[in-house]
Amino acid sequence: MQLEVDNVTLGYGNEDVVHSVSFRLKPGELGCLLGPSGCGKTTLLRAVAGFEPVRAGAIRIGGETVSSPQSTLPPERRGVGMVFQDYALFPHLSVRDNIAFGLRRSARSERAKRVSRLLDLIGLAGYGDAYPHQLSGGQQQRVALARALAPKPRLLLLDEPFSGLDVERREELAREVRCILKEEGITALMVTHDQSEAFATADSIGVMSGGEIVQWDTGYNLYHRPASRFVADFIGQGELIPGRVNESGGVETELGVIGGAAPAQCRPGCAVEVLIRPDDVLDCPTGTPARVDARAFRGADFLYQLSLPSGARILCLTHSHNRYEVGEHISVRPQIDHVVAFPVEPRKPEALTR
Ligand SMILES: Nc1ncnc2c1ncn2[C@@H]1O[C@H](COP(=O)(O)OP(=O)(O)OP(=O)(O)O)[C@@H](O)[C@H]1O
Repeated sequence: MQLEVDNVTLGYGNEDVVHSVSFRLKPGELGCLLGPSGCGKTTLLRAVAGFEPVRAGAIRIGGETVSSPQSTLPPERRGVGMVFQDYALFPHLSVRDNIAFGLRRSARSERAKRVSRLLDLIGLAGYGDAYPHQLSGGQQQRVALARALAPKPRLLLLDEPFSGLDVERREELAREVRCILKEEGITALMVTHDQSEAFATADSIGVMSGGEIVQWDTGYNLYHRPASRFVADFIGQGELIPGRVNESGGVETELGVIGGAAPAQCRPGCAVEVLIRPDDVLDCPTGTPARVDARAFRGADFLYQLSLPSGARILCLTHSHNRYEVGEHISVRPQIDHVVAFPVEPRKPEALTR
């Protein structure tokens, strides 16, 4: 079902913590609210669930207004499923009975069919009789997901669903959860502060800061086309280096001319900052000289921190065969498919260009 969050403001006591937020999820779309701690993600999710009233705007599920300043439909009447960080499975019930919990009103044969389908879907077909304590954290979280999906909710809400798990398992489970939700054709909204989880799970991601959604976009666009310095900094790694717009609309930087990069509002001569991602920089025999300040081995590749002759810093991701020592001087050149630049003057607006 479609979810519409329309100009919603809410908060606690005298303070608003979510300000005029709007977004929409189409039926079957997986959305994610991503942002630093305290930016209001959970508060907004709780409003969609029906635990917090809104002060302005409206929330609609499948076209039905479930929250407005005049009324708040209680959580149990919204047809919304929820999955939380701490699984909250019933320890005294088997996996099968945990999943069947929300199906008490269905006929027995229907219930057995649905539970069996969900056990298959979460890859735990042989585990119906097991108890939660006999399962790993990832398996328990999959059972919690199946339990929430069992009554076919109109919308599924997930609050930091992977944060209780090992880092290595999180992204894998995030991908699995995405497949399960797509298979069930369910609309879902997830909250996380971990961008790799958001990228692995969501179709669209809302980056939040200070109670606002500062960009609602695909993970790809957030990385390659950040709309503000905040998003450029928050998503992925990278450094801003100074540049100046030339007569042909390219940007001259210490790394060379970067074509077609100038923000629309910048005239030739205008000072800008260009976002340089680690994968935008190639090490090569000729190019701009750079000193290796630090090196991190990451298995398949090295991440180098480099300084340019001006003192500007950049990151460079290379194949792990390209091993340089700290203090060594190398040469680099840019290879940028998606150029992101921000005008230095005037300070506002923070919009970007490509
Ligand atoms: N029950 C509450 N009463 C008063 N203030 C609250 C309450 N819950 C949250 N807040 C405040 O509202 C703001 C947003 O909190 P919220 O939990 O929504 O952020 P978040 O982005 O989910 O953060 P985190 O990732 O740390 O969970 C914070 O300043 C927080 O202190």
